[in-house]
Amino acid sequence: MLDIEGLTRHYGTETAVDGLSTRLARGELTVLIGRSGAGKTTLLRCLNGLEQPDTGTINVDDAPLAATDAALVFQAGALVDGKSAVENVLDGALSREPAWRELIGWHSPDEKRVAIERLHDVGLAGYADRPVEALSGGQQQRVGIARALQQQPDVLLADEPVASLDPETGRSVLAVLARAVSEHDLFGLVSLHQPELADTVAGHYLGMADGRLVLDRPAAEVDSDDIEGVYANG
Ligand SMILES: Nc1ncnc2c1ncn2[C@@H]1O[C@H](COP(=O)(O)OP(=O)(O)OP(=O)(O)O)[C@@H](O)[C@H]1O
Repeated sequence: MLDIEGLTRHYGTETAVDGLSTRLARGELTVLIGRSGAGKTTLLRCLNGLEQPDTGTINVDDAPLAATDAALVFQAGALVDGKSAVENVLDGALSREPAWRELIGWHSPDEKRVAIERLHDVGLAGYADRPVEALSGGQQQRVGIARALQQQPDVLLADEPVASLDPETGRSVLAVLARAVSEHDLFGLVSLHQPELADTVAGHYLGMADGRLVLDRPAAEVDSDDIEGVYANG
């Protein structure tokens, strides 16, 4: 299990995350919802080490989570234009390769093979050499997921990854995320402003209001009133 215990993060007098405790299960996608400013992004950034919590612990199977074990998929892909899909995926391995290799654009054959596999995982087999700016928004998000998987994370995080996509494309990208979490047996946490797009792939829901958890339940036990209740809070 991934255990978050008493997590608190302040910004000046603002308490973005306020004593939050929960557990995530491996292999299932947890959907994080809440109004703007509820603290979702701060929680995700604490999980991948971009923010240090003021207090609290994050443990995987009783050992502290290392920042390098968590990979984040960003809202709008955050890909490097001018590079191909596979080159962007290979960027996910940078932390494991010497900097000189990136400088001269050399990657080990093993890393390349894995990168092609990751593109296959996200339904982009055959797109490896395509420049990312020539891909659709949904395809770019899939490359972002493949790049995160290339980091070989234990925790896959995504911060509003479908915010800029139409609903049908958004659903398909969330399905790719859920499948990756299940197939690689990862902890998966995705923040969303349109929770209905995840109703067929969510395993668990967390709802935040004013930095606190107001919903923490398996998806099978969550109905639309529960979801609306989260947005009524705060
Ligand atoms: N770098 C920062 N400096 C100061 N305050 C911040 C910073 N980041 C977040 N906050 C504040 O912390 C609170 C939680 O913000 P956060 O971005 O985590 O919310 P959110 O639920 O992700 O919102 P949204 O859905 O709009 O992305 C907000 O009140 C926000 O203004």
